[in-house]
Amino acid sequence: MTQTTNKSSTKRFLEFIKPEKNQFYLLALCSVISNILVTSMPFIMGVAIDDLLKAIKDANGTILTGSFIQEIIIFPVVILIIIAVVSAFFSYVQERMMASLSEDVTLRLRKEITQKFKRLPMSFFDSHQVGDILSRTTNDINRIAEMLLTGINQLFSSIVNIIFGLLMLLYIDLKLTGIVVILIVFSSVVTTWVASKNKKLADRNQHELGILNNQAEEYFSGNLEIKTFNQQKQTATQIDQTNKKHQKAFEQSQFFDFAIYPAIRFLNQLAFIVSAIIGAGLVIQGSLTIGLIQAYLQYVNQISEPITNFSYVINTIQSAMASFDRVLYILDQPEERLEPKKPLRINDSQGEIQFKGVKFGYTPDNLLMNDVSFTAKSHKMIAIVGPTGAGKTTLVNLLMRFYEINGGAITYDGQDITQLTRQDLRSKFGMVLQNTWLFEGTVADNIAYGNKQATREEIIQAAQIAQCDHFIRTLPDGYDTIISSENGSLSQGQQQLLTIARVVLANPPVVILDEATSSVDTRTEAEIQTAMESVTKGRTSFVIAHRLSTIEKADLILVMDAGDIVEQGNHQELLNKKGLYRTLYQSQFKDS
Ligand SMILES: Nc1ncnc2c1ncn2[C@@H]1O[C@H](COP(=O)(O)OP(=O)(O)OP(=O)(O)O)[C@@H](O)[C@H]1O
Repeated sequence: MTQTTNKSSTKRFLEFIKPEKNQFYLLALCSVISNILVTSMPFIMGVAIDDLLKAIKDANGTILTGSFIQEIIIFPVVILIIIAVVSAFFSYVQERMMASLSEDVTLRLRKEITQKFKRLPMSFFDSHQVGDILSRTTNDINRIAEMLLTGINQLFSSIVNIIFGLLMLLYIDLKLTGIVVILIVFSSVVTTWVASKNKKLADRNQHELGILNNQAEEYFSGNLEIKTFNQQKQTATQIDQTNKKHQKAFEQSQFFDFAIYPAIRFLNQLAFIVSAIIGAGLVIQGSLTIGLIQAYLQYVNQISEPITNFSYVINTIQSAMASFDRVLYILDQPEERLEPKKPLRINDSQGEIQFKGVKFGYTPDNLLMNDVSFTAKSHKMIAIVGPTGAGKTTLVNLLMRFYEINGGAITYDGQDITQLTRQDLRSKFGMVLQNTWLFEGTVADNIAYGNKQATREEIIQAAQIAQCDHFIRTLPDGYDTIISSENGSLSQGQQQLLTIARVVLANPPVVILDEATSSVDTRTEAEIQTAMESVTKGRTSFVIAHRLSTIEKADLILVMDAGDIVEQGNHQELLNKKGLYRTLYQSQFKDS
């Protein structure tokens, strides 16, 4: 999928976190203070050691008194304790702030995405897979949160540690630091290279393992077919080949883990070892004190770890930026046309609908409907018929304004539907499709989805009209039974009856029904039929019809083909025309 972001994602991310700018500055300040304090500790300790050694030397063989030693040691120890406490405090503040900052930013991002979903057109949901959208809204946002929580903290701390550690190294010994820096940079370059190579090998190992698992599962579940077609030998050979590939990938990956990594660990210690050896020489020569060389060695450790980890931190940030990019992809999608500034309201709804020369295509350059016109009079039943792919569902989608038309107009009670808000327009419709949607909740809540204020009596009444009261009463908790995807206790027909009850309760002026084609038992089918008849009474109804009885009853039949309405009229008129309807009637409906 192509990304639509124009500016670099890092730039957009910095713009996005602008509201938290001051917190970031404060955070950086805390990091600087805490790390400067930590950096000063080895030096103070070094000076204290040197002072103690000097005192021992000055004493020239005489025994030092306890109080004298205390005087030399106590001051630096107290200072060190204070520094440790203050630094821990700042570090704590830094962590706490980062945690709340990470929550604030991700919460804002989640809210923006939620709002965006409300404004996205139907075509977006048609052209994107649920799994992909879910992954962008969960995994990717989590990765950004993770980066904010640890990555940024590590980045701040690494930079401050490296700068101040390096300054101290340079201050203690300029020349030795030159060698140390070269060694650290060399070892971190090698480590980064090895890490990326190792990741590739680990990925390959994972990939081969995935193939092996898939094959094993496939062959296991297809055991019967494999035996039937006498393919055992070939199957075993294939598994063997995949196994060998996996073994090779595994060996290479393990070799890196067990053979190369110890060498890398040694390389990372090289700067420390070299500075210890050279430092010892300098101490013997007298150009460096013991206290300072121990401080020096601590600084070498202090900077080599963040340098080695730097590529990891940068990786975390880069991968979070890639995630942010994937989230931006959603945020940058074109939105539904804006609602009218002063929307019209239809109070006394009649439910009369007109299509006037409607043109429509799911993509503007490929029109499906070229010129669709018809009038659905108030309280009349309109049957939509046509072969598969003729555009019946599309017509319904346009009625509800799930898509914008490319020409012509659709009116509701004489008003162009684009002059109403989508919410107002959709409140005039009730829909019963074949693919029912029930949510996890009680049966009563599911029925009351379109009318949350409904009383229990009203819910029961709607269920009675929709022919589902009797089976609801046989459920373990009646109307309070929780419907969940796991219990799967409701048959497809029962689910459809529930959605009819939902429409009855919502009491809209227009209903859209998709007659069942799926196989439900005869009794349920009869119940659905009765329920559908009740729900169409006193309302304008559009029925995607599959039964002759419905079609014959309809006041207007719209015969669709290749997106357009090719014939319209009532049953008898259309039969007389001897066109597509008659052909459909003879081939499909007659037997139903
Ligand atoms: N969301 C969509 N995006 C792009 N094309 C679509 C979309 N939905 C339907 N189409 C196409 O539009 C045409 C009409 O489809 P539609 O679903 O309206 O037909 P239908 O008469 O309801 O078919 P069926 O009886 O099989 O349900 C078909 O060619 C279909 O491939």
